[in-house]
Amino acid sequence: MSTISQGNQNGNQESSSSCEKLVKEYRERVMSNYRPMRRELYQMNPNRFFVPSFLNAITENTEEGFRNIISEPSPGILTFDMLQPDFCKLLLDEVGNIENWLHETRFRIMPPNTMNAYGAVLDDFGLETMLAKLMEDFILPMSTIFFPEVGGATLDSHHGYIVEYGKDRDDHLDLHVDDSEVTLNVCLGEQFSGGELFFCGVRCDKHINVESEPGEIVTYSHVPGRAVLHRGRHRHGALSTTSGHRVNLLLWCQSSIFRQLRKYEKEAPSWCGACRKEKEERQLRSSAALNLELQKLLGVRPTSSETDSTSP
Ligand SMILES: O=C(O)CCC(=O)C(=O)O
Ligand SMILES: [Fe+2]
Repeated sequence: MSTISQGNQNGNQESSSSCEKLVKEYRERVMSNYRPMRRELYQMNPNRFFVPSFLNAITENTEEGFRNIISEPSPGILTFDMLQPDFCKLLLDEVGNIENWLHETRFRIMPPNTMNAYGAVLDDFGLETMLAKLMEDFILPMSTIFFPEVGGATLDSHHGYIVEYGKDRDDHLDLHVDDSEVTLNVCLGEQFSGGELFFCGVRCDKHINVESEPGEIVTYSHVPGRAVLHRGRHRHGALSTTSGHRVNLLLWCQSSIFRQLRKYEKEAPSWCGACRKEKEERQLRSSAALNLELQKLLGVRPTSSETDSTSP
């Protein structure tokens, strides 16, 4: 496996206050020049944005209710129908409008992250408030239930953007982890083939390059309106979009409390597949050693397999 990197939002790398000021100025410049096309998008409107099955599960707000609408092709990869076709169309129109504006004014914008060249940061275009509501009212209830061990119950900031793949756009996305605790990835359309997401297991910083176990490798084919929710540390990438044009909405959801606590945490994280495997192996070795010790005390001759299992 080649070296895996973390995707970051541009201008957010341990940002100094002068860098923060520049980012703020940049956003103000975009927003004072850009004229939104689909103003309906800029205010949260649940009945217009989301499909009824998703809204019902949010209202019920129980694990069972969410499980009724979710498929989980591999542990921690949750997929479910989320966006109305009408909402996808509105957002695609707005993306088209952003592109036309960029073309006409030759305004240069920051790419969506350090990995994708095509797309746009929606927060920079005035959608920050709507996306904050999306996270607080519609992602937080699910991540509180499914991802509490990675700060899923304390999400308090986000990075919301669009990515675009196809001819004259990005082709694929290399294996990476996100700068998020929990990531929402929803396909908006349009017509395309390829572009499947692939996942290779959850890893902490120390184990980011540790090989996948066979059961950890899974692919998922995007369907317009359908969401994928996963931990940011779940290693993943996107295969080549072989024809057509694929546009996805991404929301990297972050928890400042979780990030602070991680700095002082001594214990190996339970959510890292490699940490879990190391712990299981340690437990196996110590129980085999104890077994051997007891057998010696009782004068029982150990079998060769029992003596082998204690060797490192
Ligand atoms: O292209 C995709 O669907 C994946 C995008 C992604 O993983 C990301 O932006 O972090
Ligand atoms: Fe990603």
